[in-house]
Amino acid sequence: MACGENPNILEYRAGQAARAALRHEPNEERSTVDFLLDNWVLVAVAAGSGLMLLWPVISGGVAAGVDPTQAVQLINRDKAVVIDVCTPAEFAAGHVAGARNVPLDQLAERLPQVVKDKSVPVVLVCASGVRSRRAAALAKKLGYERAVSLAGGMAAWRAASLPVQRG
Ligand SMILES: O=S(=O)([O-])[S-]
Repeated sequence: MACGENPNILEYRAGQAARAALRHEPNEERSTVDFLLDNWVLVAVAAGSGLMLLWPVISGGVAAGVDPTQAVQLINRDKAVVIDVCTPAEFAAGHVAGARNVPLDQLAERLPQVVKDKSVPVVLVCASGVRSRRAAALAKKLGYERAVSLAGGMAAWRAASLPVQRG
């Protein structure tokens, strides 16, 4: 640190901080910016974590999930169509009564054939809610604005003691 007769502002501030540290005084000049610069790794990790948590909301890529009670309301009140995106074998083992089976890998191609009116609410269902979230996001991209995923899938549906149809 050069301390000539005319130190520049950085040298002046550095000198102030050093003198404050030697005197064990709180450094009045240390600002939030200094803290952020000194701890940039922590700040980056915190910002990254926050962004990852908010990403689904920011990107709009993940459709909202509904619980079984909300799904029943959509089905009964708003005449929602239930699309089960499981494999045919999973579907045969048990599905929401009245659901149509469109496996996830066929959804983009078949959903417009199965649900022609894109304004109708569509409840997407799978075994435990992972595929149905992806399916709901895809359905939204296809123009089904009211597509939702059944959070927790058939597991949540069964846990709520709601009727399961086989075959
Ligand atoms: O059905 S699942 O994709 O949630 S395992």
